[in-house]
Amino acid sequence: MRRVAVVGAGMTAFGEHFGLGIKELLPMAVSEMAAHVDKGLNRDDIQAAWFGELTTSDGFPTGILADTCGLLDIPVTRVENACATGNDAVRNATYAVASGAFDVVLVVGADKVRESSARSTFWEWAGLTRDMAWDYPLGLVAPANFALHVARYLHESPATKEHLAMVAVKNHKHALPNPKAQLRYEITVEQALNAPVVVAPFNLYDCTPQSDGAAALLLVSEDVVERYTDRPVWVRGVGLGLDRVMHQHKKDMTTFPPTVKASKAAYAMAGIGPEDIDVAEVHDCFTGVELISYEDLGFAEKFGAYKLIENGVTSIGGAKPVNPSGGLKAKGHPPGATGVAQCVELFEQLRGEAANQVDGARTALAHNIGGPTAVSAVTILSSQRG
Ligand SMILES: CC(=O)SCCNC(=O)CCNC(=O)[C@H](O)C(C)(C)COP(=O)(O)OP(=O)(O)OC[C@H]1O[C@@H](n2cnc3c(N)ncnc32)[C@H](O)[C@@H]1OP(=O)(O)O
Repeated sequence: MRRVAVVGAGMTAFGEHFGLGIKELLPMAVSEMAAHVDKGLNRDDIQAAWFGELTTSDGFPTGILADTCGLLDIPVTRVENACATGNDAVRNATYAVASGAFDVVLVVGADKVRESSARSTFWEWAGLTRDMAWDYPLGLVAPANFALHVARYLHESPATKEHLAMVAVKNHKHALPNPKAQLRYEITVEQALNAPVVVAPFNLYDCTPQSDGAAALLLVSEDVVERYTDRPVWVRGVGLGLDRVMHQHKKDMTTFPPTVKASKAAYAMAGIGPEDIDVAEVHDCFTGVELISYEDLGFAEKFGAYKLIENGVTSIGGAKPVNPSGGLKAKGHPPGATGVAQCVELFEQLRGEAANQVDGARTALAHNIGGPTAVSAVTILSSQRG
């Protein structure tokens, strides 16, 4: 397979874009990406596109992307894989370039959660991302679903609700310098612990907000990379993992097997291990999910995640910073765009251009989980060609 590089990356701000639908957000993200291609991008060079989109009700997604971004003469594929959609779109596009089928492709992710135009966005979203026969009718909306896992995790591990609050404090702090982040203010552990309960053990600051936004990446083959930049970021590994959907069939609530499977596949493809990751964007839809994911990604031993957050290991300045963008918690979470935006952040980190720069970052990992816990996608990026 050929090597694949990211040569351009851009995104809209995440947050509430009242009055703007994906018809407006998509071209904004694609133009922002094109502006970051060092040697310029002729739009006619783009040979195919993958579009990650999950919740929007603005109409036929691939047609809207083709229409609004002038991509009418190329194949455009919609990717929908619950909240793992963004990194799964990156994975599919990577294979298409690595295989030799295309040299220059676009990956776009977008979602419009805050304002629904046509039908019930939330109902559509629920129908696409969970078991609708048992779990959802019994009340397992996303926060309740992850709360079952994290409650069990807190019961079995030394981690406490204070450690959940520390994750929220860290990610809010990280978002401060990020102009694209939705919630740019600091909070304290006390504020997090005393905030209104959403569903035990989650309070308000344990939850990602609902967000609108779009993000875009340009992927090219090693054969043409020099046309676009002299400082590419290489896609070194991609992986996808699945698990059972229904909760009564999950054997162990304190781990997410899809993340273990997806990260193993991505590490194997990259020929590296978790110890080689300098910076990561981890799917912190709820604070405890970030902690469990430290273990599933191999950053911490089983039930040892609390030590990383307690000792500042995953803060900027620590040995393995996680979510320097602010994460889903404070940067925001438009599901289809989230994984693509994680790669936008890591592209900037690996080129030394991030708003909240991790010094000397060379290799990075992006992680999504969804469905609600039945699918994960992982992407490994590096400034080193490998
Ligand atoms: C696999 C996965 O990724 S699953 C994850 C899928 N995503 C989700 O489930 C989203 C979870 N979050 C939510 O549903 C909502 O943010 C909730 C339930 C936590 C809060 O919703 P609401 O109480 O309706 O908040 P609402 O939108 O009315 O906003 C009220 C205020 O709270 C703030 N707010 C809302 N959510 C959050 C949050 N998560 N953290 C901090 N502040 C928040 C808003 O900015 C607003 O502030 P303002 O009054 O200063 O403008």
